Amino acid sequence: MIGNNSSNNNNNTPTSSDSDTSRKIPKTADEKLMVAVRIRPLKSDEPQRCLYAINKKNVFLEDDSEKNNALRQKRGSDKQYSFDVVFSEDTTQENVYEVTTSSLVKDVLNGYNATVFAYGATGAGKTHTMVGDPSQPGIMVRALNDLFNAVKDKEDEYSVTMSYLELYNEQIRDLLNPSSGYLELREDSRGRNIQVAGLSEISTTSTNEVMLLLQKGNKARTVEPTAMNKTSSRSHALLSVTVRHSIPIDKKDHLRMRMKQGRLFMIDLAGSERANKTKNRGKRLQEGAHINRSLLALGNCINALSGGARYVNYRDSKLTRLLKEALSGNCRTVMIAHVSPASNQKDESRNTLTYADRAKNISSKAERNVLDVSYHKMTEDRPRSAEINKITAEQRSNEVKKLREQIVETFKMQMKLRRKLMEIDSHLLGLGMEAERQHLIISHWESRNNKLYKGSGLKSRAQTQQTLRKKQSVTADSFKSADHEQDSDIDAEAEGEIAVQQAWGELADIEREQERWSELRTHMEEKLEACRQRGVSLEDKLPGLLSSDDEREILALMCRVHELEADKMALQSERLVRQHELRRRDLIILRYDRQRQLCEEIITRQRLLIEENKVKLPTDLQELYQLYQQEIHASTYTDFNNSGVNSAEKLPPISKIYSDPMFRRNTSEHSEMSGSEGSGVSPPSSADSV
Ligand SMILES: Nc1ncnc2c1ncn2[C@@H]1O[C@H](COP(=O)(O)OP(=O)(O)OP(=O)(O)O)[C@@H](O)[C@H]1O
Repeated sequence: MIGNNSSNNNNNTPTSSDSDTSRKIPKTADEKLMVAVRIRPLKSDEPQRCLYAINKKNVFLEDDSEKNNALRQKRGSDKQYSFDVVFSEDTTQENVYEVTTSSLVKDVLNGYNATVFAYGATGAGKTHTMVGDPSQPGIMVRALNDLFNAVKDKEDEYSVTMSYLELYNEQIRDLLNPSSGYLELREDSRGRNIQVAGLSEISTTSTNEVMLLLQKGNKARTVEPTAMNKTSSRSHALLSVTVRHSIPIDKKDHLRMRMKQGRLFMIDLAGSERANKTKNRGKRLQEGAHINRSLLALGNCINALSGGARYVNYRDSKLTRLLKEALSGNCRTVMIAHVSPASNQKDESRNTLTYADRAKNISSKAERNVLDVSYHKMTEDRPRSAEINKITAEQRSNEVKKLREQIVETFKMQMKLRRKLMEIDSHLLGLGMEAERQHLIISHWESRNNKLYKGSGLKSRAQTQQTLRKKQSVTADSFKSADHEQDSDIDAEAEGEIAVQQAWGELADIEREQERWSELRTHMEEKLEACRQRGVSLEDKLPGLLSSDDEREILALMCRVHELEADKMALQSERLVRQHELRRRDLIILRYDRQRQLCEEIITRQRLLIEENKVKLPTDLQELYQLYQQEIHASTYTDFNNSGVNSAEKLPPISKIYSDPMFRRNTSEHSEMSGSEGSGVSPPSSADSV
């Protein structure tokens, strides 16, 4: 077992002489994720330290804010964290590799999957640990070296392939072939076997060649300076090495091979920085949002897994989809959390330690070694085929037929559930739009009543209902007062209140609906997962009954059809989401348009006042008006070209202000409203005044 009890590790780890790894693993064995913490050295320009390695398992984080707190001593343990291993700043690269990764390399050679990932804030030392430099090579280089040494002179038995990808702003790029553009993440209909379509898999067993490839890949990584780190890796980098081991089952029969496949993932995550600390602006801030989005999704998965949740959502980011196997599946996983000892990095360090502390509770299941099991099944079933041959061909074909029908049924059910999920998503998106529309109505009426509307999305359902109750009583009062005054019509204010109350009522209904549909969605997702699992176990039974390669090929084709159907459904669902997004944006544009119209009206009226009263404008305001006028001309020109409609009418250029009929209408309305005698003011030369 990797993790809290390293001695168990040795007991469970099969030796290279194991002929069938999957049989050696106890079915119930859950393996704890190993969590290590590495503290990087304090730099000369950094203020004093706040973090210490107490011993090989404990870290102490000093908290100034509580220095004078009498309770500090009592609560001292709050700031002490325990991990499987703590590396102090003087730990060598070699030592880090030996403790965290060298045993994983052995596991991979035995057909296990393993992952080691570096987590931590910007500049905390992740890239140093994972990649390092030529004088102090990191884990990636050392692991590859060890793998190659182990398979040296056994090229006929082993094949080693590697791929290196970057996840930047939720886009995947091939670091070994950066010009290939963005790549797609695919998974099979069973939600397993996550694959990156078109990613180069380079086959090599030459250490030199691989070093060159790694260097090339690292150069292609998106690296930019932030205020915290001069060469900050802006992306997550995933190096994957697959080792396939094939040996003949029977020394005399080289056509029947037993195959084992192990895969080692080595991941250098991007920094989990906070925007204000890194002084990120614009593009950098957007990157931060993406990095944080995927790290947030990773955090959510870690929370769910460490709390033993039945359902874990890996779909929120590509990072979590890629790490799904490492976190809960067939994988031995090591997390190396990186912290800086500097006191100005205390918040980041605390966050990292909390994150790592939660990760300690995560378990993965070695029994679900998919590739190894499936190879093992194929090979194991062949000896059993003698037994199978004993049952008549008819019986066997009936059994296959039955199983196939069950698989097809499960698949149909999956499709049905997926379609239902898609419908639910669509309905939820529709509800979201409808809620936004109601907020718009409310804001419209509230602004007419000179009230400032506090915006949508900020209220919880309980708050909405509270507001609704308030509105209902206000409306009742309005009615009463309207009756009291014996008005034949309800006055405008009461009318507004009714509209607002109705909108609040609608909103409350919508939120109730949203809650109900979200619950339904969770239920449907759970059902889909159960159905998937059923399909998986049925499909796993099939190879044992198939006796010929043709039959196997038919099975593979059948599964492929299922996968393609699932892909198609996923694409449809994506299209649906995009359509909704477009509609939502249309709504936003409408809203902006309304704001723009209001601004135009305000400016036009203000201009009228300025000109009527011959107000001398400060130079900077004059310049602003000029700029504004130029903008209006420019946009009028583009609008005209795009739509063929001259929108100059909407807001006349300043020099034409008084000759414009629309403006005259506004002017007279304005004058009537203010009780003056029409628009009898003689127009000054507006171009001069602005
Ligand atoms: N253990 C260490 N020993 C010596 N130097 C280190 C160590 N850890 C980090 N450094 C140095 O600190 C600097 C920042 O480290 P590094 O680039 O590895 O951080 P990072 O966590 O990968 O940051 P980012 O997320 O921004 O990429 C580098 O100059 C690196 O060489």
